[in-house]
Amino acid sequence: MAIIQLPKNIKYGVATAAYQIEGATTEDGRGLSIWDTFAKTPGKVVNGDNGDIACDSYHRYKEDVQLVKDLGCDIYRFSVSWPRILPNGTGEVNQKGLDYYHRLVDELLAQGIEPMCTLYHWDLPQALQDNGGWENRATIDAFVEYAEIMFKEFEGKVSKWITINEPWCVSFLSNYLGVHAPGKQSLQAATTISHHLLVAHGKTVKRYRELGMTGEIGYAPNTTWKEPFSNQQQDIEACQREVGYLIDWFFDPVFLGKYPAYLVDWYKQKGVTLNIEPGDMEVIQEKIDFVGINYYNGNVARYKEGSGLFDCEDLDMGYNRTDINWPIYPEGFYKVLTYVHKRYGNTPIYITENGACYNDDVENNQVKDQGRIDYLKTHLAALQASIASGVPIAGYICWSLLDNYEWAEGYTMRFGLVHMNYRTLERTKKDSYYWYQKVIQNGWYEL
Ligand SMILES: CCOCCOc1ccc(-c2cn(C[C@@H]3NC[C@@H](O)[C@H]3O)nn2)cc1
Repeated sequence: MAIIQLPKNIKYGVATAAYQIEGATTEDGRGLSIWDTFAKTPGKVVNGDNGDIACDSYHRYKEDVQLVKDLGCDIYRFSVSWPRILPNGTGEVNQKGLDYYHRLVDELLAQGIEPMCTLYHWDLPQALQDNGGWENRATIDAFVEYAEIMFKEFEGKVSKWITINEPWCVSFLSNYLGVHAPGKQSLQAATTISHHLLVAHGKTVKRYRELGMTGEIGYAPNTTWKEPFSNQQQDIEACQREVGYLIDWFFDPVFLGKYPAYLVDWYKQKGVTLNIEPGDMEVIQEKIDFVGINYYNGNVARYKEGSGLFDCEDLDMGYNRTDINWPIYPEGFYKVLTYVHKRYGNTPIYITENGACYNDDVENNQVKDQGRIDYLKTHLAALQASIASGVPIAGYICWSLLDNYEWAEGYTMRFGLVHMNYRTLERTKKDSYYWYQKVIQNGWYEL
């Protein structure tokens, strides 16, 4: 049996997001978000589930912080609900919204846990969506206005900021594939939004520097890996397009100052125009202190004309799958991390999301989620291998602390280290919670 020894200096954490755990969607002045609207649109979310109650963490945050503390985490990654702070997206600030996040952050600090705050985790104020949302360049400055309020309010308390979580999900998953809010299906809209998100990210980083803030700031793209089925050039190029869809498109502008030409051309062939305004590419390239990487799955793939957006099809290699039917592919995690390191250099990397969906239930006050433990074992081993090959990993943050609202899957899909009984709101630590607790404590585990 192999022993996986992780470096003593990496930080460990767990992650959540506002709309997925808070509930209290109409409490203390919170405005509507696009997910409140999307969730209540028939047919968009499994069982018509919404975030009105979720895990009720708005009221139970102390209990949840205690769960983070008991795990032994260094970091707790959470997100702020923009419509709690600015119910109309801009303008008048909702003090009760700020007060909630002060209560949460103060509790974390009192427990010796470092807050990592995500400013945008998909809950755009509906008022901004009514004016075109991220398709409208005005939303860029609305985001910077919101971010500046948070920076000034929490300077000295929060020292790790993430501008935008998973810009691919916000742009392409939500506006081309239509799977997430607002559910548009336009490649032009999605590409325009992807650019506006990167400009918003860069302008926010620039503002953070101008304000003389003392912490660190980055963003958290989601990633995947497609391993070519053969050495044929068409398979290699098809897989590169799929990897570049999530990685190159969102990393090249930040780290290299330009979009990947092969994708610009590919989108142009699909009728897409990329409207870049003077100064956009310069501001996107504002230097960041760390990059967050979210990884869940990857696959082996090959060229197939007409298959998807990039003439590329996944192959069923017989890999085990989690309960959300995603293939378990830890090799892809290693490939992503070494690819990012080789292509973009030595910016410190936090794994800001990695985890697995297993829908095990409580039996005799225990949740036997061996599948999740096995997933974490193989992916932390891939992480350790990437560190051994020189990838600058600063921390590992597991998705998620709690079972929660898994977007279009509603409450049917569970990613938590802690089980949620959505009827009673009772939390139950799963076997994986105790396993991760020991890894954090010891720094090693048996594979
Ligand atoms: C019908 C076609 O479908 C194409 C792919 O459709 C999806 C759906 C969902 C995802 C997805 C979900 N997650 C987990 C979240 N990350 C952030 C945090 O909030 C977690 O809840 N990551 N990626 C990707 C792709």
